[in-house]
Amino acid sequence: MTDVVKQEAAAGKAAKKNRVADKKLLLEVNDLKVQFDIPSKSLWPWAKPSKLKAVDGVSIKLYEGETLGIVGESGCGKSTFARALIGLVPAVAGSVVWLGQDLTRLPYKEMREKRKEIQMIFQDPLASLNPRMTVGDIIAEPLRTFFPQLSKVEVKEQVKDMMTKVGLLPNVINRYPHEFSGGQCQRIGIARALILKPKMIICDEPVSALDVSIQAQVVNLLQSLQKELGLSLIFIAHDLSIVKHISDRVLVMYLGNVVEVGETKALFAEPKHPYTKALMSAVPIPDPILERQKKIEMLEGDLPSPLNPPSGCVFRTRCPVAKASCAETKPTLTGDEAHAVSCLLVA
Ligand SMILES: Nc1ncnc2c1ncn2[C@@H]1O[C@H](COP(=O)(O)OP(=O)(O)OP(=O)(O)O)[C@@H](O)[C@H]1O
Repeated sequence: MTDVVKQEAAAGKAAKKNRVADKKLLLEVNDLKVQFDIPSKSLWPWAKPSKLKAVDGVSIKLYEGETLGIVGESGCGKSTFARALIGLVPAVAGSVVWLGQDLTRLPYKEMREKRKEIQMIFQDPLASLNPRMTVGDIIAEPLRTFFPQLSKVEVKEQVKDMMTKVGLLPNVINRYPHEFSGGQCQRIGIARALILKPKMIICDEPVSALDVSIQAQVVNLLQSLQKELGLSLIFIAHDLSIVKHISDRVLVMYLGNVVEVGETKALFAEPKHPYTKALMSAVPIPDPILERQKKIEMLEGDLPSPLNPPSGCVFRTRCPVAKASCAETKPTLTGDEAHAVSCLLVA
């Protein structure tokens, strides 16, 4: 490498470091663990329940205005992790530090206050809305709960403003959710999530239940609202192309563990973990010739049970390059904020 190239690389690294240092850290999750008690099948009444390790030591950082995508196959713990962040399921270990305060240790009342700053959008838009309430009431409910001092007129004004922001006509305020399409219902869900002016939105597969054309509209809406309101997003999805489009950084989960995390460009250009490589190889390429030439790395077998995860590296039972040593030592995430991987065989 010539001196000029070396200097440019060093300058690039320094600029990246500064960019990270400039940003305000909103959320820092350290070694978060969530377990569910699964009743024993034994007839012995005192048999202890088994522990299902849904999230097994996940750590992330999220900065102001940033979008973190979370991917991984069904059952790897994405939704449980998201729910644990806002206390919808209790964590058995670890911390969720939101603007310097550990949410897992906050009393209920204080946690409830913090919930104003972190909102969630759910997968099934129609099922997540109360069918007996009008659109206006659904969007206004969080406002009435947290700001009971607001007058009816003030609430209605804010609701109408928010409806316009998310692309709903304010004159449908008295209609019911069943009168809307899936995409419109998701807009109602987004309006409800935004009405309290949160700093972060957790989107748990917000577009999976929608038609492809509507998916694009909802993703674009989320992106423009993010820019306008300076929101941070945690975006959970199965569709890697959507995650690639919307995320600044991507975290890959497997059986409750983080296997790789990194800036979207780096992770998609050069996935390091064998599981990420297999996931990426399944993304369709919008070019029929390249798509035909592409080699899909098939993973053998099913996701092991989180009731009895493999020893050492949890991916070793399906890993095409696993060695005997992978059964003995559990890998930890190594690398920096730009790209880190959890694999004993990746330097
Ligand atoms: N309330 C619960 N009680 C018992 N087990 C649960 C509960 N919720 C989730 N699990 C289990 O925890 C594991 C992780 O589930 P989770 O729903 O978080 O996965 P996911 O990655 O979000 O899946 P999907 O993409 O299908 O939504 C699964 O094995 C699931 O069966």
